[in-house]
Amino acid sequence: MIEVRNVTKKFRNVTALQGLNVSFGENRIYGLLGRNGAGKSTLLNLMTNRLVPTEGFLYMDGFPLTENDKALGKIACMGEDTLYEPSVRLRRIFEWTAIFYPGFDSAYASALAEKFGLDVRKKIGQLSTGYRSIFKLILTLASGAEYLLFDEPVLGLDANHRQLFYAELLARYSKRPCTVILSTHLIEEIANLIEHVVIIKNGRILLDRPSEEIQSMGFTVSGRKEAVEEWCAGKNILGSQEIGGLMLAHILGEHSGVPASLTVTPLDLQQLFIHLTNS
Ligand SMILES: Nc1ncnc2c1ncn2[C@@H]1O[C@H](COP(=O)(O)OP(=O)(O)OP(=O)(O)O)[C@@H](O)[C@H]1O
Repeated sequence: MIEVRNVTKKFRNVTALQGLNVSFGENRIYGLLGRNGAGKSTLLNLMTNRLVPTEGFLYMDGFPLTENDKALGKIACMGEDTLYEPSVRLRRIFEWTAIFYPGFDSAYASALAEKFGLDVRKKIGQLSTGYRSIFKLILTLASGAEYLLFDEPVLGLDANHRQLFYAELLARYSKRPCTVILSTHLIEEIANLIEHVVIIKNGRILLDRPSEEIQSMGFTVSGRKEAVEEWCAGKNILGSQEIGGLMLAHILGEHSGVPASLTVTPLDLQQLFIHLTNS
């Protein structure tokens, strides 16, 4: 388990994280969500020792994470920045990664590269934005690490490659359970994948709950516009959408007494996120 205890991170006059307390348990898929500048990358960089906290501590299994090579070897993080010289060939980076992560699975990395159509003979500087992301997510997936951290994993990926990534991530997770932290703005795409949701707002934890609890925080009703409007009057409505004569309304609270003419579906995570972070 990775524990973040009372962590504050300041950059000169910017406080990126403020007194943060959050834990990431074993063998779960987390969604780390927040608006631009909320502090997600800062948190991931603290967990990988790329940054040091201004105040507070981070622990893995009860031991401090700072300068703890054994613990850091259990975490692989796909960050936003590329750490390599543009002239280095991808297959060479696979070899280097295998030195830092003894569990790195070269055969699996090659198989993933083939599935994504990535030519490992290429130099990193020759890759498009999307293939740069693909390369970094392959390194993370194949690292053999126990904690896989993804910061904007699908940046620049087309819809086909995004779908392939989610499928490969689930395959990796079910074959060899690990802790996955997915930080992304594409909430709808990961909503069915994540088991636990952590939302950061202005450097503080706003929500930290299992996905099934979030679903029970509310619900969505849909049906004829007039019928939805009539039934929703006076209820705590997060938001609504209209298509032709039909309406969809996202509501906080328990669903009881919904007429048979309306359809009830689980609460939409993205709608909840927009509502909670919209001020
Ligand atoms: N190296 C740095 N120097 C100064 N300020 C920084 C630095 N890194 C982050 N910040 C600031 O800290 C805050 C949190 O940034 P962070 O990158 O963690 O947000 P984020 O949630 O990952 O955002 P995004 O979704 O836009 O990537 C922002 O105000 C950002 O400008």
